Amino acid sequence: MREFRLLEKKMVWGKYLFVGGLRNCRIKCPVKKRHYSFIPDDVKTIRTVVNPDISKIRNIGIMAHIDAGKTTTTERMLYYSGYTRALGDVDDGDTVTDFMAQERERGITIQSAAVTFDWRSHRINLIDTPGHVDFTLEVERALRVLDGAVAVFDASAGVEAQTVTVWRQAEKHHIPCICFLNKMDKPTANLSFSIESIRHKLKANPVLLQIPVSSGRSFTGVVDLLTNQKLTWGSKSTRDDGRAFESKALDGSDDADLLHAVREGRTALIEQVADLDDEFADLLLTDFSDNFDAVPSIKLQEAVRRVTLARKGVPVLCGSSLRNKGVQPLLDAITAFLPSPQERHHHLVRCYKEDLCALAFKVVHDKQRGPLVFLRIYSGTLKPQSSILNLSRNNTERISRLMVPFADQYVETSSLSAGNIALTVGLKQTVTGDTIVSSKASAAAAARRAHGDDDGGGVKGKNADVVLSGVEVPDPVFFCTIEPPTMAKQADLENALKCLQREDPSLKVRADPDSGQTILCGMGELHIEIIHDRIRREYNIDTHLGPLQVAYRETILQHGSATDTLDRSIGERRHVVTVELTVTPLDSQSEVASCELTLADDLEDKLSADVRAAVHNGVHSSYLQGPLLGYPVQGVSTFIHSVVTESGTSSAMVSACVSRCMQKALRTAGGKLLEPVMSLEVTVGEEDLGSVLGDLAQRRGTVQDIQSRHDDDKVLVATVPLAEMKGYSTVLRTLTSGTATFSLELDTYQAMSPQEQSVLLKKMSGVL
Ligand SMILES: Nc1nc2c(ncn2[C@@H]2O[C@H](COP(=O)(O)OP(=O)(O)OP(=O)(O)O)[C@@H](O)[C@H]2O)c(=O)[nH]1
Repeated sequence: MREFRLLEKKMVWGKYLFVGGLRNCRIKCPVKKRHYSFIPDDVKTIRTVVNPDISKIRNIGIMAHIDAGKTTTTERMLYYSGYTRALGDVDDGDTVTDFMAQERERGITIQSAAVTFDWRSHRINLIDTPGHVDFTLEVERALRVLDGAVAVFDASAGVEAQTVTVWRQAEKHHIPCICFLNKMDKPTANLSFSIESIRHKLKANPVLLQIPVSSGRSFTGVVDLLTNQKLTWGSKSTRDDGRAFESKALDGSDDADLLHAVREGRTALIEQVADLDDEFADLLLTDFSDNFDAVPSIKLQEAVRRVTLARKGVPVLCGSSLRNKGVQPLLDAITAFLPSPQERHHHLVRCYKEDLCALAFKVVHDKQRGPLVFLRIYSGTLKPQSSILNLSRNNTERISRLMVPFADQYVETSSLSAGNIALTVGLKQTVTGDTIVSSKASAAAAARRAHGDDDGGGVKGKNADVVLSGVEVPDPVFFCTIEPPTMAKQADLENALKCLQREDPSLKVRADPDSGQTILCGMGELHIEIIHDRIRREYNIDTHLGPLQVAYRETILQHGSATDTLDRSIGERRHVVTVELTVTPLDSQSEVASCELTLADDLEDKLSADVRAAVHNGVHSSYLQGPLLGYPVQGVSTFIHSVVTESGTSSAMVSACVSRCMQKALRTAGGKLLEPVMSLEVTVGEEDLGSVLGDLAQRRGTVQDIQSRHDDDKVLVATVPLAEMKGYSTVLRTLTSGTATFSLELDTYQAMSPQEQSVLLKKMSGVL
């Protein structure tokens, strides 16, 4: 075994300050309830990190609706695999993966945390992702580099709104999933309701692998339908850590109802898997036609694995993480059914063969070490003290240190190979979504292979063909001004925002062209609140935020044409350019979210590349600021009829003239404001439904559906303009005494009525 040294002599783990290395260290400032006097030798966190065989690696994500129990489940996994000594609790604010101060205070996950641990000779790289919709990009970034996922559900609620969103994201990346029905200890937990909601709301094919033993408070374990083993956890007490459990074959002494449910469940499982997997169906018909039930469990397990990998079905397991029941079988299922990196087919990655190819999927700014970049290694090997080529930016950088992430602790290593998640120090230019390779030569070789020319001949391919696709960043919906306490702090604030932006691509910062103020744009109220708080705590700047404003969009009502000439002398040089163009509204639904640009046929040949680029620049800069209120423009197609320049005219002047002409044309075409409309889902008790509906009516909400849940709660589905939703969480809490929950997600941008638009325009111009 290789020796790995700790990165720092003095480490901060959450709010604990370890002095003198992690072995035999003293805690100087303990907070909350976990009272360690030392980190014991048997805790594996810091022991050894070795490169496991790629077939034994599982890169998985844990995803779900807020509060389903992802963090609690992750904590149990770390504990049972021996990587932590005490069970963390989100309600006590001492979990490993929620290590940011704000996460611990609020009991929610904000950033995805990567942890690495071993389970039964497998290496599991696990990412705990946030459930709140404001942090959806964190989920997207994580899913981009994962091979499999565990979707955690509250078994009393079934599929909730945000689960649908993250499930869609996982589908987009073709990620095989396992479902874990958590909270089986709740009196309202309901297995069949949850299974049905997976089938209907996620349009997935649930493959139930376990039958719970009792329900609600008397839930004690599960029967594994693959093996007919009954797994029970001894005590109902929360103090029982669940490490030990009993596993025994079902026999006649077991409860008759349970035996019946298991018999039916196993037969249904065998039939379902045979329907989904031809190989298994052939085996049944040839060797077990007399008695399907005699099929060996290993054959059934292999078939379930094939079904999972082909994404024809999703294994469903159940348990109660908080009561320490059912987590070990979930870990077994992760290793048994989810794919190793080799089983995921990345065509592009095959072109790199043994050469390094990795994707940067997350950047964390560390005050001492600078940017820490998380990489998923797809091929080749990464070593510290080595140069790499950032293919997306075409620049060379140096990795000084290489580490394995364990939440906010990092263990240094001398190499990491394909399939692993690595953390690097030293990459200063790399941002989320960049492709990292070893050299220009290896990129060229991969490009040749991508084009089917593997004979070492000339480079036919372009780098673009061998760059991994990055992460799509959604447009922010809220913005506000941010001001430092004094002008002397402006530079510090700019630096803080630059660092935070590198970490979080969904945070946008811009300067207001009129007032010069700094504008912060984010995905929701909570997102902006967290950023504000981080600037205060991590950068020591007490900023002032202006009122939260909604990010509207602009479009046009009809087509409009304009011609413009710019004639300007700068020094000795005269710049003359004349532009003629037309803007037209796009009407096809699929196109309205974007803008288009077309040049007249003859212009494509007539104009130089520089002038063409300047025209594009001018048009796109006008799309960024519409003529009505300066919001981005969408749903517009621009046609450039002519661009005539005199010799000596600079590209900047061409851009300026195009931009001015665009503004004229957009004004002629008549502007229309579009407002973000959110889809809202509120889960509320029947007694409070009336007041929630009444409040929604005042917010211009449109109720689309009211569904009844098995536990008598109602799920209200509505659309409502974002502008009406500021402070909604507080109002809902008051209306329902804190019992209702809601989720809000951008649905579409909708045209405002002429009356609403005129009120908004007056408000913005200070008339109202
Ligand atoms: N009854 C019950 N409660 C649970 C169970 N698992 C988690 N909880 C509780 O549910 C709440 C949310 O748990 P978390 O683990 O933070 O859920 P999460 O999905 O990570 O939440 P976010 O990160 O905020 O999305 C906490 O109060 C937990 O104690 C369970 O098995 N049974």
